[in-house]
Amino acid sequence: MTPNDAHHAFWDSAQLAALIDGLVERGWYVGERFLDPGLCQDLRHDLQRLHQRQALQEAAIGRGDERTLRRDIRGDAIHWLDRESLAQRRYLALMSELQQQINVALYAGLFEFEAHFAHYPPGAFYRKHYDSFRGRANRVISTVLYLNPDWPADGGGEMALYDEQDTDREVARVHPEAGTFACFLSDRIPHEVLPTQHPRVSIAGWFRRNASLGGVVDPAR
Ligand SMILES: O=C(O)CCC(=O)C(=O)O
Ligand SMILES: [Fe+2]
Repeated sequence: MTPNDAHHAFWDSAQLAALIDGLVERGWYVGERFLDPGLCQDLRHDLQRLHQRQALQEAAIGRGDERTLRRDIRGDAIHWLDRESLAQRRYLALMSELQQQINVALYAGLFEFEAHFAHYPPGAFYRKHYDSFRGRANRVISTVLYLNPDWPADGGGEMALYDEQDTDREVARVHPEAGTFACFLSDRIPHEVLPTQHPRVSIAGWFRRNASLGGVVDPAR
């Protein structure tokens, strides 16, 4: 990280307090205008370049030997952030700062952040799911940053969040407008992406805890 990158790793303390409270009280948080519009625009351009270079891959579900493509469950195409651009490095620096703040406030023991760009073409969705399973929860907190400026009210593509206990009860519907940031407990909050009318771009990310399986450190992704 260059000193210039570090300079941007700074969160507003009121925003941060609201995020921590949301995670503690309900298991989720959504903030509009959470990230700088210039950074969101740079990240969106990064994603557009990747799309033009055909560097996005159709997203699979499951891990290891169980990975499969299931368009009937999940229709996005992804590219893992690799620090290739200044915008990516800035975003990862911000998330690293957020990780430290969450660890200080919640003793969460988060040690790593992984994230991918996601592009949902028109008609795509992601059926209701959890991002990790209890007991094997190396993904602890899920994050989504939306990158779509001026998303139309009838554009679809919202993320629906459901109650931790009453998993049929929708508790939030998140409009994928640029700058909106959502986070939630990966093994507690069911969520889905409703069918989108327009190309929909975002960065999905996960703060992870180390989970060793049979003495082998569980690999990322
Ligand atoms: O893009 C979103 O709103 C959520 C994506 C998601 O649930 C995931 O990638 O696991
Ligand atoms: Fe998810």
